[in-house]
Amino acid sequence: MASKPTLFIDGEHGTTGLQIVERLSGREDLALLSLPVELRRSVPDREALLNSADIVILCLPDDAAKESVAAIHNPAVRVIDASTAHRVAPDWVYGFPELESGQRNRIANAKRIANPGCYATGAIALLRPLIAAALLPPTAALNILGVSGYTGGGKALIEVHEDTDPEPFAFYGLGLSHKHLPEIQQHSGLTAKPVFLPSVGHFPTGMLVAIPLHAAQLNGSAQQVADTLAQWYADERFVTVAPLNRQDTLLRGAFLRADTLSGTNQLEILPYASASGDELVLIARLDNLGKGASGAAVQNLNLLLGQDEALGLI
Ligand SMILES: NC(=O)C1=CN([C@@H]2O[C@H](COP(=O)(O)OP(=O)(O)OC[C@H]3O[C@@H](n4cnc5c(N)ncnc54)[C@H](OP(=O)(O)O)[C@@H]3O)[C@@H](O)[C@H]2O)C=CC1
Ligand SMILES: CC(=O)N[C@@H](CCC(=O)OP(=O)(O)O)C(=O)O
Repeated sequence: MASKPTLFIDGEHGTTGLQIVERLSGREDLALLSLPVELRRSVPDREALLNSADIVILCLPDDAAKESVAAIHNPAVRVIDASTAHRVAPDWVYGFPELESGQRNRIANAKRIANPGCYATGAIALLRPLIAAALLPPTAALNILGVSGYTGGGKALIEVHEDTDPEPFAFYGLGLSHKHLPEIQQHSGLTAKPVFLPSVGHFPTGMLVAIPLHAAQLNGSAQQVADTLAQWYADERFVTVAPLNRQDTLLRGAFLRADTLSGTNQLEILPYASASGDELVLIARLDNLGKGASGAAVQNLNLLLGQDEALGLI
């Protein structure tokens, strides 16, 4: 019997790493190579596993992810990097299978895959189809709003929210240079840098990414926007598109919760427009740790393994 493919998760004891391990529990088609928590920063132990595993998933801060990639000298090793380090690098494949036709195949055949950022996943899912269909010009000057559960800030922010005295809700990123902007621009096709305002709330997981638009910015109606998005994702199992102005998902007739997809790998697109159609808001809802991180990493892992992309994903 052929031996099982081996996987090493560098950073397996962090927020994203632990969630990937959890998603893989019960899987019998691959063998997990693991280091005890006290050796999580041991360079020689990690280097040995980085070069002996068939597939490596990096769940590390950017600098550490770059160091791990540099430490891999076995050319057979395939890497999925969950950090921001390689998301616009020309020799890495962007790990968003729903990006466009052909992307899934590029991921399946790649040696280096950059897992998308959580906010970027929502923003690109909204923008790419509209720019591809010429409904939205690539030169559009856009504003993007995001709200994330606090796990998006990793162990450090989790500690603030679970052990100290957190703020109930806060904007951040007021330097307006969030680390997801380069990948949002590159992979959606925008030539102009958007203004992106992220925020974090006192809830563990969940995310909304919202793009308000004036109809004057578009080469088409709100209904055409909704139809284009629905058509683009019609065959996708992890991305769903609601009809224009869906009401039954709004709590008490008004409130769109951020955390309804927690624990899943789903991304939901919800387009809304005013009665006149002059103003729109396009919203993506996802789990920042699901489709925004560990779910996407497992989806990409399954593509590398030639397995059903949905294996082990909720
Ligand atoms: N949380 C999220 O929603 C998302 C996170 N990501 C990305 O995934 C990556 C991991 O993030 P996250 O899981 O949230 O972070 P965490 O801080 O929760 O975990 C990071 C892990 O990496 C370990 N680590 C840190 N530095 C080193 C090093 N130099 N060598 C070895 N191990 C190290 C940490 O160990 P120690 O405990 O010693 O610090 C910890 O176990 C980041 O690049 C992040 O940006 C991507 C998408 C979403
Ligand atoms: C709430 C919070 O702090 N979120 C993180 C983004 C989480 C994420 O997606 O990080 P990666 O870019 O590594 O994928 C932030 O804004 O920096």
